[in-house]
Amino acid sequence: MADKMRDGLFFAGFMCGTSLDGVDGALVHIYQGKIELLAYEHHPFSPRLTGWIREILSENMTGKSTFQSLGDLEHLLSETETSLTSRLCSLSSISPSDIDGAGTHGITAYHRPSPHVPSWENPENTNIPGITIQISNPYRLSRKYGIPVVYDFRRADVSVGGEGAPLATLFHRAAFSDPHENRAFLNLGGIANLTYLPAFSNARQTCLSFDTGPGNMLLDLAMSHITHGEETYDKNGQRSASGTVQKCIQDFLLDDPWFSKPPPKSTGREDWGEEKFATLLTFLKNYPFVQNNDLLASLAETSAAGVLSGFRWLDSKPDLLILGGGGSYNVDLRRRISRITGVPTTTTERFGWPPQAIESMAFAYLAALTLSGRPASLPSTTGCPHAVIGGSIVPPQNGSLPARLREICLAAEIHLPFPDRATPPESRLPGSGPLFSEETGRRQ
Ligand SMILES: Nc1ncnc2c1ncn2[C@@H]1O[C@H](COP(=O)(O)OP(=O)(O)OP(=O)(O)O)[C@@H](O)[C@H]1O
Ligand SMILES: CC(=O)N[C@H]1[C@@H]2OC[C@@H](O2)[C@@H](O)[C@@H]1O[C@H](C)C(=O)O
Repeated sequence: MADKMRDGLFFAGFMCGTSLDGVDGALVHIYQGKIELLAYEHHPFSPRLTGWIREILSENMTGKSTFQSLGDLEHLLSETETSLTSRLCSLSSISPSDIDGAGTHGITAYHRPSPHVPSWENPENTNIPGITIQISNPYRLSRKYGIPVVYDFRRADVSVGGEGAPLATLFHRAAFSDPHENRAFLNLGGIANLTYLPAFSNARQTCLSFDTGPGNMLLDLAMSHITHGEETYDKNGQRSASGTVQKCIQDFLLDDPWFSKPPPKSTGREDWGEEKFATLLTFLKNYPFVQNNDLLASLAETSAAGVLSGFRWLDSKPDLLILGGGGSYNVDLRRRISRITGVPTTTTERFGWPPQAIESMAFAYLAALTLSGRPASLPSTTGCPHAVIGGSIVPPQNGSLPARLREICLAAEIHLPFPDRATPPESRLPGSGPLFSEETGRRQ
């Protein structure tokens, strides 16, 4: 391997998102502020497995006992991540011993970040902080490859009153910001989330991020329902493209107070999953003329309307909307978003990265941030009161822990300089302008 390459860091990242369609794994090289994707692999789940996971997560929400299933799921994820790591290494011709660390997000089993009355008997009716629970087992990965693994990324943020999501914001900023153009990044996963990326020259604007509402989640549930579980998504949006948007569905869904709530905000399966879909189906009994493809068209239009409603919180309308996540392949959804927002769209393929690789790349990057003692969330991203370092660290059991970790942290300090470090790489930042504040996300 070239010495220059070894100067950087090699990190693996894994994500199993709210679509529950499989595990995404990425191996990245971080060098002088630049992120390079060395290998990406998607390990798909069969429709049957996705169905089983959906079932145990919704049983979990209704309080049925599922500890064993959650444990089994944790095992499945760790096995998948371990074999993905070896696959990523062979795809990129990197030796596993060269990997510096990994980040694993796991599966969000429950996400209710707002304070609430606890389940136990509580005569004073006092609120306790919000909850976010990700299922993952970082130990196998750490033991097998002798690397530090970062996991449980969201809990630290929620513990201090943040939303715990979105977290990928700083990665979006590092990867997609431009010196001159105001951009926004839109992740179209099960849930959609938006990151505003002001041009570096717009000193007063904030790198804001929040969830905009459903992305593919309702669409996927509708497809499973329509096809009796045979198909889990509307491939390329072919079916929704031939449907007619029904006002009754739009009114029913867009009436949700979610859409007028200002950021910070995050959402999930709890709000846009099985329960919401069942309520919609009951409501549609009054509208027997609604065809299956009309339902899909209306759900795609709702996701696009959610994005538009998020635009009102941005400092200015972006010049370009960069799409990531599996929904980027949904041509109909993409067309609806461009039309409703009036902003041209592109996908991360323009940057050479598959749209579904972005979140796994982000968790590789966030692991490097955590190991270098740097925050991943800011008041402008999750509403946390101050910048928060997220993630728990599983140290490798190879006896060389302190020295190796220190080495990684030092390297990360040197090689993650943009755009909020003191010496931005010239290729990314023009001149030596003011820097972003890690406390607020604003330029200072
Ligand atoms: N060719 C395609 N056409 C239409 N939709 C697609 C296509 N490929 C993937 N998708 C959609 O993308 C989804 C998966 O996207 P992705 O992996 O980005 O979501 P996720 O990471 O699970 O969710 P989240 O970002 O909310 O955590 C699928 O469930 C499907 O709805
Ligand atoms: C609680 C949770 O898992 N949220 C996910 C989900 O999937 C998309 C959206 O909702 C986003 O807020 C978040 O994931 C991305 C990776 C994030 O934190 O940036």
